[in-house]
Amino acid sequence: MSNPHAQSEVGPLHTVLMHRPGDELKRLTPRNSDQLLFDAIPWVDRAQQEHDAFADVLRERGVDVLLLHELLAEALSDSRARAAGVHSAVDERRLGAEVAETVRSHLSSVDEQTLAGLLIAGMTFEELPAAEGQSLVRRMHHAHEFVIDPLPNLLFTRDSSVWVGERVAVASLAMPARNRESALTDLVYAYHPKFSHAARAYGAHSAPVEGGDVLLLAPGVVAVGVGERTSPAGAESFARSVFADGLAHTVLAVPIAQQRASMHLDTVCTMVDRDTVVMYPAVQDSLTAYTLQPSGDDIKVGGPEPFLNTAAEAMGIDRLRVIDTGLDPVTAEREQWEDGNNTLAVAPGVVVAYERNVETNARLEEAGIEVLRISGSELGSGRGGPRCMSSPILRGAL
Ligand SMILES: NC(=[NH2+])NCCC[C@H](N)C(=O)O
Repeated sequence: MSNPHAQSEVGPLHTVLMHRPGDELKRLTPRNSDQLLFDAIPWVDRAQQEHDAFADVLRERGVDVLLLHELLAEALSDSRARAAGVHSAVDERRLGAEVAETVRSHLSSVDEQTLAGLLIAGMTFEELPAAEGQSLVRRMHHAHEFVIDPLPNLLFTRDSSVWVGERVAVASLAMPARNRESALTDLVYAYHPKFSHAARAYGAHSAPVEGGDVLLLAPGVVAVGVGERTSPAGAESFARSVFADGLAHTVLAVPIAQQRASMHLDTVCTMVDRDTVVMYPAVQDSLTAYTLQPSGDDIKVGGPEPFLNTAAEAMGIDRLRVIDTGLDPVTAEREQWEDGNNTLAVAPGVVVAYERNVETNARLEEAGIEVLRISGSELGSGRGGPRCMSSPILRGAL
């Protein structure tokens, strides 16, 4: 693999990081799905088939698909990675010292593949090796309660890491259910030999920034959604970090509604071509942006002003073309919810999209965009589309 880098959302996609969903999805029940950020209980075999088909569509277009579970298992052969993985999984405050120690020694005794599986799919009390002696913690916890929480949202690899230029930012995820994803992703980038030279941007312990909020509008221009996930403090420190590393000259902080339907900027807007976005029509006229630019050692903040004009100006183009997802507001709302705006570009003007968003896809095609359709009835139950499920590691220049 050549050195990882990404400067846009649409440059030819060469390498992508994805996660094939596995046993962690089998942990979802009607009782825990809200907390684990899923809207339905996925049929796991079908979700895997859909994911395999998605990966195949990318491979047919020449994309090298790296799978997180495999990278994690490989990275865990390094003893430092193993220690970090075990450390991240054991919450001594919740488990108490004895159970925590049992979990640690169990995790330390299994091979890398098994360990990777446990770190991702979690573990219940019933799955803990049988103990000698008495333990109140074991007796009082229900057999199906988690000793290690599962990570069903690892599927959405875009959120936990994002490449900006030649650096990778491991995200600081806002929701408790996703916190530990940062630790696993961090471990892959720190210890997998493929990434031994990967320079970092931002810091996984900083204020929350999630990759779904980060849009590389053009080389040097980055938009960051601020809403349910990325906080104003996250956007500001992200901007300071990319300025300090010379990765961008302008960061646009874009306020989005703090609600589940628009949890990330990429749920309402993604790029489909050099100068074109697909956007949820209900926000088209109201979306604004604060402009952040470096000013000596500090930053200057302008705006807020209408997003589309501000973005075009920062990108140095006359106007940012918008393809909306259907004039009928009800259809638009339905397809926005089903991630119609969440496309993944494999090249300028060529995107992967969920087939179910019929109107949106028709509009994309009318506008000259090639649409590679995938099915996502099960994958979509976690509220994420092709863009959320992929973290581009290497994109060609525009
Ligand atoms: N980039 C995205 N839109 N990601 C979608 C993430 C969905 C996930 N269930 C969550 O709530 O966090």
